[in-house]
Amino acid sequence: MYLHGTSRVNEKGNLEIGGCDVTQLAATYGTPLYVYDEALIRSKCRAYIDAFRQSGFAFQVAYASKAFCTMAMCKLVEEEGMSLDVVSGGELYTALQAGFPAERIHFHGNNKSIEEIHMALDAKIGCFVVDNFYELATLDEIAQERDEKVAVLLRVTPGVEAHTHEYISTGQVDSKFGFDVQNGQALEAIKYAHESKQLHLLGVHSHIGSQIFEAEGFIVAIKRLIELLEEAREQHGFISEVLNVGGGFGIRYVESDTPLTAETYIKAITDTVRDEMTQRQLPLPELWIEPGRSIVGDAGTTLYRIGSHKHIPNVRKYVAVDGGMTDNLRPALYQAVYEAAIANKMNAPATEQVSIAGKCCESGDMLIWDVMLPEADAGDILAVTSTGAYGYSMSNNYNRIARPAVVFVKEGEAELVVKRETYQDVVSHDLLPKRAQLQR
Ligand SMILES: Cc1ncc(COP(=O)(O)O)c(C=O)c1O
Ligand SMILES: N[C@@H](CCCC[NH3+])C(=O)O
Repeated sequence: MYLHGTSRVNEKGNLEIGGCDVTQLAATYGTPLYVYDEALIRSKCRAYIDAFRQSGFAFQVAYASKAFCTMAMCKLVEEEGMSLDVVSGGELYTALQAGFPAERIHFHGNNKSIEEIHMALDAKIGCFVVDNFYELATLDEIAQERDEKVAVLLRVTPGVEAHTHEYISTGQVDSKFGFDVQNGQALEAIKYAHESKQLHLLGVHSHIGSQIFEAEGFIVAIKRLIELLEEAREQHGFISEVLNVGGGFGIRYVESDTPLTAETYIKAITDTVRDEMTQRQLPLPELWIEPGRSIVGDAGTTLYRIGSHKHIPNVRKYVAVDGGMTDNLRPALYQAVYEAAIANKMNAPATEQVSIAGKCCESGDMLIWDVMLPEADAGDILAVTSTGAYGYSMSNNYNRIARPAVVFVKEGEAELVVKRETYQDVVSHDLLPKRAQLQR
């Protein structure tokens, strides 16, 4: 198993993260438990910021809060001097409750409600990333009603899709997000926003995918965005102040993954923007990015307690843990792969191949297929690494399983940042029918 950040094996042969023995964390806070290596999160934030500083560009690094959105995380992002991308009233509310500076919040989403738009305007957020013509007209109208000028970016789809080890440059883009560049809708939206008295069009945004291991997709997308900006200047006199190239930078889930460094991505992005803008005699914009997974993904480890097992001779051995698709939906949703170790037997040789099952009533509730581990006993603590992104944030109460707690660990100290849900929390929104209440 790859050990990230401050993770190490201590003298007792136990896994330690942030100077904390994880078997102690499991005993104190219970399992399943999300453990975040705070120093690693901060170093990821700083790597992007340092890379931009070296480039000479004005910039904003906006953490995509969808990857892991809690008040403690918003606070950390604020302390690191970053901006924040939210996609819903709930994420916005979390950020505001954490005291995150509203002017550094960017509001995304393909179907923002009228209530969410008012909520964001009341809070005086930095900008909206407008996704479609309906939203453009709605925002224009609401801004007029409120007699306000609203800063916007336009999300455009440049016809580039990238995932892990490949990128595809697609002719026609079939996506629910954004204004299409190739069919002219992006230019039409620029004209609308630029000419609107109520909107202040800052620039354009694109996001080409997630868990990307190559810079090439970003380079192709940026070239297309800049061609669009050249047309926008020629046809509508629009000059972009901001270029937002989204998130999607890949991380290591398993030992064989080979993500690029933040420096490599940012250098490719800044070099391309500089070259393309200069060639076209366009002024250099402020550059924004929106990393989510690459800020928190490999800083998160989930601890489970091992319970039952089932051995089917000549087929496989299932080892079950006290969580599963309720705390990590990614294997079931995307066939995502993870590594694991028995945290209290880190020095024991891995002698058996097992598959890790969750506890939900669902055959697809498998966390890992075919992993080599030391012999597992009931009560052992299983640590699954790189679960920091889209784990807690996509957790759910299937089978009325309560969501786990979250702790941040640093320099031997652990801090509870999300309490474990109780069964009472799980039923807290249920209402018994009136007749049942009368019978009580
Ligand atoms: C618009 C936008 N920005 C940023 C992100 C964050 O992506 P990632 O977590 O892959 O960095 C996403 C999610 O893919 C997104 O849709
Ligand atoms: N939730 C996805 C990524 C979605 C990115 C959001 N645009 C994942 O776990 O990989």
